[in-house]
Order: sequence, then C-alpha cells, then structure tokens
Amino acid sequence: MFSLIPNALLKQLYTRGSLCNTAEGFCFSLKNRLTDARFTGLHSARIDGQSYAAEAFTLHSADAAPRSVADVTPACPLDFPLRRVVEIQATGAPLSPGRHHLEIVLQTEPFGKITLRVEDDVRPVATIHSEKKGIPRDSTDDYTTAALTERWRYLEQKTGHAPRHLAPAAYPWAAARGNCENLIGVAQVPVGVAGPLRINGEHAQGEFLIPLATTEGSLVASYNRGMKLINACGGVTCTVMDDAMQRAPVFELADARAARAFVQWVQAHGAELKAEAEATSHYARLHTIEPYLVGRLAFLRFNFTTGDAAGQNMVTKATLAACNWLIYNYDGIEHFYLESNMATDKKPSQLNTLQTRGKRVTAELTIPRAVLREVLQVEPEQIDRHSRIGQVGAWQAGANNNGLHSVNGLAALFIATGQDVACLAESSAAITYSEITPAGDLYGSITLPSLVVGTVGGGTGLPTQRECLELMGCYGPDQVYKFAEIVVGVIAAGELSLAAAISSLDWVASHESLGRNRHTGM
Ligand SMILES: CC(C)(COP(=O)([O-])OP(=O)([O-])OC[C@H]1O[C@@H](n2cnc3c(N)ncnc32)[C@H](O)[C@@H]1OP(=O)([O-])[O-])[C@@H](O)C(=O)NCCC(=O)NCCSC(=O)C[C@@](C)(O)CC(=O)[O-]
Ligand SMILES: NC(=O)C1=CN([C@@H]2O[C@H](COP(=O)(O)OP(=O)(O)OC[C@H]3O[C@@H](n4cnc5c(N)ncnc54)[C@H](OP(=O)(O)O)[C@@H]3O)[C@@H](O)[C@H]2O)C=CC1
Repeated sequence: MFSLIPNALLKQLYTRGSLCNTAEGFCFSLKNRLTDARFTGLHSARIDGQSYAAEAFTLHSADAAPRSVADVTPACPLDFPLRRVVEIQATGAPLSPGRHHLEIVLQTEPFGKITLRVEDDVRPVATIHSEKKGIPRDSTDDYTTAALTERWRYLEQKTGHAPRHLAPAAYPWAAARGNCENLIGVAQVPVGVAGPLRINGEHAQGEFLIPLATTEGSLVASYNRGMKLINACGGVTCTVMDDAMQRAPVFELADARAARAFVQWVQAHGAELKAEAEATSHYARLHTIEPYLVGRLAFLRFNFTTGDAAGQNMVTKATLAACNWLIYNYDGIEHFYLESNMATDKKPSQLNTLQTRGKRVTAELTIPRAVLREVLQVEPEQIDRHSRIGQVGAWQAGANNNGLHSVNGLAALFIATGQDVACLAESSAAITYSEITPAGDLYGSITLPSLVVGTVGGGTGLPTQRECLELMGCYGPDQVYKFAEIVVGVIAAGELSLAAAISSLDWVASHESLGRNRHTGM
C-alpha cells in the first residue's frame, strides 16, 4: 500500500500554518495523516530555492528526544507512526514576512523517496503559542480521571455549571478511546427490554430479548406488544438479501470523452484495484465498482463487504489505497476527491434504497385474523387499508419510507448496541408491503434496504454497548447477519403495533398514560 503517493496526498503531511520564526531560525511541523511510516534520511531541503544542509534541522516529537536530521539514516531511522507530529526546527536566519516555498525531499519507509512541495505564510511565534488556551487536552493520555477533571474545571469556569451526572461512567474512561475526543463523561440513556421475540432466520433462530435505549415513553411497550403478536404467529421470518458498504470517489478528467475512457480503463483493471484495496484490511472485499458519468466527472461507487464490521472506516481506507494506485497508473486525472456524496453515507438516498448500503434485510409473516383480533384488536382490512393510504401520504411527502416508524426501533437499538447513530439517516429507509391472503389473514413484509450495522468495531466494543449485543448473543465475529435479522424482526414488531394503534385510535391514549414526562426531574 502507498508504494507511490500523489503529491496531492503528500501535501497533507505538512501542517499548514505551522511555519514560524524562532529565536534560532524558523520551524514548521509535519503530521502523519497517511499511514505508519519511518524517516530514513533527508535528500535535500530548499526554502525559496536556497539549500539547507541536514545539520541545520532538528526533529522534535512528543515521544522522543530531539534528533539532528543528519543522524537519521536507514540504520537509525525515526519512527513516524500515523497521527505523530514532528516539529522541524531550522537553525539560520529567520524568514522574511510573507509566503515561502518549501521543497523537502525525504527518504522514507514504506513510501520510498518523497518530495514535499508546499507554500505557507510565516507567522510570528506569539500567535502560535497564544492559541493553546481552549479546552484542556493531555497529549500523553487524554482519558485519565486527571484529564477529565481538568475539563470539568474548565467547564465550570466557563459556564458556571460543574457536571453532576455526566460522571461516573459504568466503565473506565479509557474505554472511550477511539470513540470520543475531549471526553467529559457519558450521556446515560434509559434502556428497556422487550421480548422475547421469536426469529426464524437463516442466522438468528429462536427467542431473543431486545435491549432498547430510548427516552420516548410507550416505545418499549409498543415493541413488546408487537413481539407478543409475532410470537403468537410462530415468529417472524427474516432474511439477509444483500450486503454492500460504499465509498464513492470522483475524478475530474479533461472532458466527457476522457472521463468515459477513464471508466473503461478502470473496468479493465478491476483485479489490480481489488488487490490494492483489499491489502488494507483482513476483512474488506471489493466486489463491484459502479461508474456514473457526468460531463468530465467520473464518479466511482466502490462496493465492499466488510466482515462483521459496519465498515465505513474500513472502506474509506481501502478506497484511498485503490485511488492512490489509479492516480499513479492513469495519465490525465486532473483532480480527485475521495468522496463525492454518492456513497451515500449518513444521508437518505434513493440510490441506497435501490442498490443496498450495509445490509438489505427483510422480515415477513402471515398473521391469522383471529390472532390479530385477539392481540391488537384490529381486523386485517384495517391495517391493510391504512397501509395503502400511507403509501399515498409517503409518496406526497417524498419520504424515504412507506412504513410508520422504523427509525424508532432502529435508534433505540443503535444507541443500545454502539452503532453509529448518524447512519440512521440511511438505515431508517424502509419498504413495507401487505396483502390480505385468500384465507382472509394478513401477510406483511418490511425491507430495510440500507441497514448499517456491525458486531465488531465502531462503538460496539464500549462496555455497555457490548453488553447489550451480548444479551442477544450478537457480539463479535460471525454475528453480523444474525444481528441484522434480529434488527429487522424488531422493526416488524414495532410497525405492527403502531399500525394497530393508529387504526384502533389507542395511539394518543397510550402516550398519555406512558409517554408524558411532566415533572421537572432532579
Ligand atoms: C481529526 C482532525 C481534526 C485532525 O486534524 P489535524 O489538522 O491533524 O489536527 P491538529 O492536531 O493539527 O489540531 C488541529 C485542531 O483540531 C482539533 N483537534 C485535533 N485533535 C484533537 C483531539 N484529539 N481532541 C480534541 N480536539 C482535537 C483541535 O481544535 C486542534 O487545535 P488545538 O486545540 O490543538 O489548537 C482532522 O483530521 C479531521 O477533522 N478529520 C475529519 C474527521 C471527520 O470529520 N469525520 C467525520 C466522519 S466522516 C463521516 O462520518 C461522514 C462522511 C464523510 O462519510 C459522509 C460522506 O460520505 O459524505
Ligand atoms: N471514515 C469514515 O469516513 C467514516 C467513519 N465512520 C465511523 O466508522 C465506524 C465504523 O467503521 P468500521 O470500519 O466498521 O470499524 P473500525 O474502524 O472499528 O474497524 C473494524 C476493525 O475491526 C477489525 N476486525 C476484527 N475482526 C473483524 C471481523 N470479524 N469483521 C470485520 N472487521 C474485523 C478490522 O480489521 P482490519 O484492520 O483487518 O480491517 C478493523 O481493524 C463507525 O463507528 C463510524 O462512526 C462513519 C462514517 C464515515
């Protein structure tokens, strides 16, 4: 990976705005925003065309003693892991005010020889140091009680309110590393349990208790009621139909014909792109690249499977590696962005609904008339009629959903189990279908075409979230299809219960008795 890096990416090593004069000369900083690497030597350094010897530079980083650049050799390299900042101090005359051109040629592993060309304005020392006054951060370990205490103090000074309920958490602060920066505590959301729910899936089979994190009174009760109905029918049949996680870069070519030729070339080199992308992960597998041509723009939608992870980080890294290879091996790309807004991540889209994002998963069941009457006090015709009218309403509204409230159960499950709640934007899309069978019973199905879930990675490893996944036997590897089946089964339960409440008009009454929290709290 990254055997060759285009200059557009290389420039990201340089921290724009870091160039400033010092008592001994000037300094600037590099930050590794690409992948783990090592400096093995300096070929040359020129500032505004003037050459500087390696001896003129000293490297400073938080985790190592200062080193002269002249001492960095292949036998004695300097580690430059991802996110490491290295400040480079130069001894010499200070730089004149204004813009300067830096050209630094470095020897590195695994990039080889790289040439960094950037322009930056020199800043007085004072502006750089005066910026460090904001929210306190501990660069060695920001997840200790001491680091949080500093931020609580800062909050109190700034707002006059000391946090009273954000801490303590049910787990050590360090557990939030990789999930949240500038940590000040945890937002505790009530978690209720519904079920058991009988699922007849290909991966989930049997009865499951469902943790739901919500602040909407009546929600857990409603899902619980829907599950009672489903169980009385012998369970809900759940099926994973498709699996695809995307990143969608865009390339600018000279004109429309050049863009068309580029796409043809990409299609002929699928094997190489697949190899580059998949080298970045043990789990990401590139299965298709969909091209979309507009004028001189070539949009490519990369589709992956991502093991048991939801996969958004994984596909972003894998697609960058493939794009890096493309840029080096295809002449004529004028510009490139890693995301074009066609993924479509965290946004509802018709493309996701048609093509699948995350898991496409369906729940279906037939409810005998007598069971529907007994558990939900409605007739099949009432549910079916309201559903047909709901199609018309949803079509007028331009909704991503012809059902009632898939997002309620999804949000509660996402919060409980550590899914990325912003992905509710696309995950909440739902397509419902119902009919009265020749025997007079109600057949219904609900399909979630873009359900973004994982049982590994993201927030799933946070202790309380992991516990909720474990309650359903869904934490860790080889569980994601099982979890997706359970999720859609839960959503089916909620649709049926609310559909009945709307048809029988007990909807308002249920919220009056369970969902109005009129007292002011603690
Ligand atoms: C991560 C950064 C900020 C680093 O950016 P950087 O430039 O490497 O950071 P830096 O170390 O130079 O620090 C610059 C400033 O960033 C902040 N900062 C920096 N580090 C910390 C930290 N540990 N804790 C708190 N604040 C931090 C802080 O304000 C700091 O200033 P300072 O306080 O040092 O004077 C940058 O690379 C960045 O913003 N990346 C983008 C991350 C992002 O927005 N992710 C969203 C996920 S993508 C997504 O969900 C949606 C998408 C894109 O998929 C939708 C689509 O497809 O369209
Ligand atoms: N970067 C972005 O643009 C965006 C990021 N996000 C964030 O991304 C997070 C999800 O990213 P995601 O990639 O799912 O998670 P992670 O970034 O946590 O990656 C999953 C990690 O688990 C490893 N892994 C171990 N076992 C398995 C297994 N059985 N199946 C799959 N992976 C396994 C993977 O290995 P390996 O290293 O070999 O792949 C990888 O390191 C969300 O929480 C979200 O907040 C959301 C939207 C956009």
